[in-house]
Amino acid sequence: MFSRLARPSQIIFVARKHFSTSSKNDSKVAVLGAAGGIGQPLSLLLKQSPLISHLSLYDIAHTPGVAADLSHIETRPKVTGHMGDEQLADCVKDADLVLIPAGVPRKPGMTRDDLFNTNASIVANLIDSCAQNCPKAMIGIITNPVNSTVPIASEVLKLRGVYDKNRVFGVTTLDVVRSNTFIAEAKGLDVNKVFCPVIGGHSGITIVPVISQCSPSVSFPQDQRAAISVRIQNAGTEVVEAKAGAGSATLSMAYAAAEFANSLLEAMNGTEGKVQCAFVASDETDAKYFATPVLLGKNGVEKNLGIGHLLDYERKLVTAAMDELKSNIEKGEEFVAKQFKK
Ligand SMILES: NC(=O)c1ccc[n+]([C@@H]2O[C@H](COP(=O)([O-])OP(=O)(O)OC[C@H]3O[C@@H](n4cnc5c(N)ncnc54)[C@H](O)[C@@H]3O)[C@@H](O)[C@H]2O)c1
Ligand SMILES: O=C(O)C[C@H](O)C(=O)O
Repeated sequence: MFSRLARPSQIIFVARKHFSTSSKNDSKVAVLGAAGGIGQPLSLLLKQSPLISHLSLYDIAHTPGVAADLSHIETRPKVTGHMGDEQLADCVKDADLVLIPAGVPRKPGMTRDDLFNTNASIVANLIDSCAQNCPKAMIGIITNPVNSTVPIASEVLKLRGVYDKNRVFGVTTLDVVRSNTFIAEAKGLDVNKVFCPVIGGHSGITIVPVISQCSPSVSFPQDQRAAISVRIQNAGTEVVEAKAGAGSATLSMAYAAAEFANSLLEAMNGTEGKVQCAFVASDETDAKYFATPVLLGKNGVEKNLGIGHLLDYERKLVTAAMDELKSNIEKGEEFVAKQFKK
């Protein structure tokens, strides 16, 4: 079914002089963790968006400098910097979209789940402020472990009585970006025309590339299909090892998050047909959250496009993912139930 989908739109880099400042697109976008390895290049990409009127940057350190630097760029969004707990509420106040790359990244030898103890409370506290100050915002969570931080965010929003399952997204776009790149390289295709859905979760074996639904259609002998699927599953680790202790993917992640944000902002502004894979609340499997392609609209997820037809090999990958995925989700839910201050 997804093989007929067009690839989600590319980020369009638009110079100030090339778009109208009277545009009715008027979104406030907040980036939480904006001074980090992902936060800075993501904020730079967002600063080039004509859909954003206010880019609001928060971190526990260095945001004034990042904001001052970006604010000199001759593009539409006004940039404000906010630093420290007492400035968080102002940062997210009435935001339309909040993107969260705050928290620690992996070092070689670590799993994403090893980040849970540090990142769980960071995400819970940031979301608590969103619940109070921008309860209707779309929320895109980048912080790992995504399989747990999305349930954490959802449980905090539920506790505060403002949960809308269509507005909370785990950003898994990087898995699709990597799939598109690796498949295009393997087949000698124009990467701009390749779209390969990735479903499941965002860690190791929970990442399930669906090469059989790639557009354009591609075929691989089974050993090559397996090799490319495993490379996509381990691509984050490939970067962590190459960076040798200096963090995980930042530049490709910033690109992916900007791609996701741009699609969502366009959909929120009425553009039809925007599709992104994202880790969302789902009835597709017996896991409460599951990444699939979703059709985006003014209110977030307009329609979950589902898993679609899978090859036996892909079905086995889904089966292999389920235990870890469900246990990651439960761990996030239990964290909020037991440890988050009500
Ligand atoms: N979803 C994905 O596909 C994906 C891809 C890459 C990285 N990540 C994850 O994104 C996260 C950030 O990665 P990074 O490379 O940017 O890390 P980083 O260490 O370079 O930056 C993180 C930033 O978060 C800030 N921060 C820490 N605690 C905070 C708090 N309480 N409030 C606000 N900001 C806070 C830090 O000051 C820092 O500036 C990691 O958890 C990483 O695993 C996810
Ligand atoms: O691998 C990581 O730890 C970061 C991120 O989840 C990625 O896929 O690059």
